[in-house]
Amino acid sequence: MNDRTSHVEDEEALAFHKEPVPGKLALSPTKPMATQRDLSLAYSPGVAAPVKAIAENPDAVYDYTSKGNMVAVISNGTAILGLGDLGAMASKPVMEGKAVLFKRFADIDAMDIEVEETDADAFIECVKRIGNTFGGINLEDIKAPESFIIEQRLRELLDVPVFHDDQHGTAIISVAGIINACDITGRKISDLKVVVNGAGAAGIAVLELLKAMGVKHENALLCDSKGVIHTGRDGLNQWKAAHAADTDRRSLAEALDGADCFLGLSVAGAVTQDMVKAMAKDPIIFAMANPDPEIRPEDVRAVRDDAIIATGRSDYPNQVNNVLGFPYIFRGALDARARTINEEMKIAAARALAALAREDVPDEVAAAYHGSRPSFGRDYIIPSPFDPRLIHYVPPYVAQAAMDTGVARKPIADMTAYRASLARRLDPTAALLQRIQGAVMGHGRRIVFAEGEEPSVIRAAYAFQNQELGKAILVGREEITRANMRQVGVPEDAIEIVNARLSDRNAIYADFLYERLQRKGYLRRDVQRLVNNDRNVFSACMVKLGDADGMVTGTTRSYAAALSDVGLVLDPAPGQRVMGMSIALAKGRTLFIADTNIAEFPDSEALADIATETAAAAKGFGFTPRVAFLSYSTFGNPQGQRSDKLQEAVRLLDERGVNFEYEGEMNVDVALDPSHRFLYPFSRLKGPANVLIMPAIHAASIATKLLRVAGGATVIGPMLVGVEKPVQIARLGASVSEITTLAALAAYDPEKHEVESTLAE
Ligand SMILES: NC(=O)C1=CN([C@@H]2O[C@H](COP(=O)(O)OP(=O)(O)OC[C@H]3O[C@@H](n4cnc5c(N)ncnc54)[C@H](OP(=O)(O)O)[C@@H]3O)[C@@H](O)[C@H]2O)C=CC1
Ligand SMILES: CC(=O)C(=O)O
Ligand SMILES: [Mg+2]
Repeated sequence: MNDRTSHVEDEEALAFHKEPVPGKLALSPTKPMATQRDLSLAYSPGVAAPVKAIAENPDAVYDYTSKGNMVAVISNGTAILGLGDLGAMASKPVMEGKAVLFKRFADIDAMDIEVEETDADAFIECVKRIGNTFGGINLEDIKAPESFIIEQRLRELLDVPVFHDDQHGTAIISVAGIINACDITGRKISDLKVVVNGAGAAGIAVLELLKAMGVKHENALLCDSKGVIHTGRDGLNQWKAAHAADTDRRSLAEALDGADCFLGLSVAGAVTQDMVKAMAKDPIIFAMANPDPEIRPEDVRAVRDDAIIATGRSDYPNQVNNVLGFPYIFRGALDARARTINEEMKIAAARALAALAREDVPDEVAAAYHGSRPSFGRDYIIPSPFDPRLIHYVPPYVAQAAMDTGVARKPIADMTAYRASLARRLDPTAALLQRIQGAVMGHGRRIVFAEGEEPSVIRAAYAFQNQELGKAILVGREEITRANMRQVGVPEDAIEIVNARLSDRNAIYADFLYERLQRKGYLRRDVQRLVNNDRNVFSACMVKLGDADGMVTGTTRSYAAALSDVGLVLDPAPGQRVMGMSIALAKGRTLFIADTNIAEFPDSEALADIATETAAAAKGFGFTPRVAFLSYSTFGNPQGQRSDKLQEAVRLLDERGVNFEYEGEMNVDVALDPSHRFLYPFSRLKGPANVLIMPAIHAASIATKLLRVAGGATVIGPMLVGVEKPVQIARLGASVSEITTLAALAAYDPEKHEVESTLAE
């Protein structure tokens, strides 16, 4: 990585943390707080009732407060990643980060607490007094040996699980990876010759768990900043001394000579290529220091093509990082209301992670692997953090181990139901976006950003390219575009810029467009002006004539204007209708809604087409479509002319013999709420609808906006469907992430994706 790239990455990371609001975390209420009555219930006088109930029975706190799903992420900043002791406040971004990961991956509410105290006793005293208010305590980035003392004492003092993530989270993931790496290289853990570099919180915990799994003391060497920890060394603390080896090896280089396995939990650059060369055949090298590893995978690869390599980073295969552990370990512990997180629970988590890596991977995982579908082997020894199965796979093992070892205060009665409830906790927005990204990554689709001079578009194009979603092309005047790139911190040569006027394709596009529009009132000079000056027209020509695979526009012009520009160049796809589809994600549901922006009052023929195209799109996103034609009436009640066209649309689909479930007309609650189904036993929908066909554009627009503004849904789109080439039109003033998502959608090919998913099944 050169300096300039890392500078830009810093800029991007700072902007990410700063905008649109500072930080990564906010709290949101789970009860309505709208009326006087709400206030009376939530606060005084109503709140007195749960107060008294908890005073009488302390366990009732789990019934009446958020304690049971709330974890505190607590640090004093003395070992922030591998950056060292930078103080409590500097650790806040990492602690906020851990807290959002708890939410994102395990739906646990977490709060960061930075304690300005480096003295172990004083720190313990502080956490002791606040600890029981949370369902669990995740200690983070506290340096050894204080971290050992702090965790041990707090485990004794508090009534909730206390878990130092850098110790046990890291140990669990490392051991899961080692189990699989041994399997692949045909080794037994009991014979493994291990070197652990870094004798701090992470290093010592990893070595202890490895020994608990069967690594022999005489086969393990632990090193710190002074080299090998051996029995002749003075001044060792008790935790290091417990692992002192009877050996004459002194340096890390000597320790690694002939070793099978290296686990780095120290600092960047601690390992050299010469050290790696001296390791045994098929060396296992986990360089886990963050943010930069002990040695980079490419440097290992240059000297050892037989190595299995893992790092703590997400931009290389085999990410051995505790993010794979803490969300799921706490999920299982909280759900079983475990008093503690014991060795059995940790080993259960490690075994579950190791087992999951051996199963076929779903689409979301392909995203982390640049679009290619990994399978168990040297570059896939551990599940990707984006594997959506982690949430329902790992916690049941942890909870079961808590129950088996008698530390569960609330045993889980029905594990099958528990597993199903865990699956519903996954954030559907993240899962869907992950799936889309997984499908487009690594295919190198060329997406033209028509408004290439706009700073937000430049940043979106850069993010699109950096995430390897495809190749971005900016349309704009070079000088202005470059100046704006400098202004937003994007390297000037990072993205291709095309100036419509100066492009060597200009004349070809003008010829093509003249041919197309000459009988529609356009003179040659009109067409030339359009190609020179209208970036939507120019970009659409690029797509039409194969110089790009898709386009994004819309941030500076109205939707209708952008659509009409594009319509000068591109036609509807053969046999298709151009329409708008929005995807709303809320409360565990994904809803495809159409037509959200083209047909004002679709007739029954149009409604049947819209249903068919939306069902196909839903399939392309990996869903089994269940289509409901929505109305104010349900199956003719109340009667009215406006429902006729919907009934006719259903009849047309009967006639066409389509291969998806559809039904209507019906109210939206009948479509979505299964409790209404007993009234309509004849309905052909086998479950709640997920494709909602609206009777008219105003209903569609009102419904999606209501969902977004009042219902808290994430709404993606409206996406343009049915154009012969992929075009996406953003809303005026769209954010960088919205534009990036639309660019990914322009690069996404649902039909191809559908085939790929089918093949993978
Ligand atoms: N991938 C993952 O999931 C995780 C990675 N880590 C990484 O592990 C590292 C250590 O974290 P943590 O244990 O919490 O920190 P600690 O402060 O508790 O321990 C750091 C250890 O690193 C040792 N060390 C420093 N420099 C060197 C060196 N050149 N060679 C050998 N050892 C050295 C220190 O030695 P001494 O005792 O002599 O001072 C100390 O033992 C960090 O880089 C962190 O990012 C941590 C947790 C999870
Ligand atoms: C990942 C982590 O917790 C660390 O590097 O400290
Ligand atoms: Mg950490």
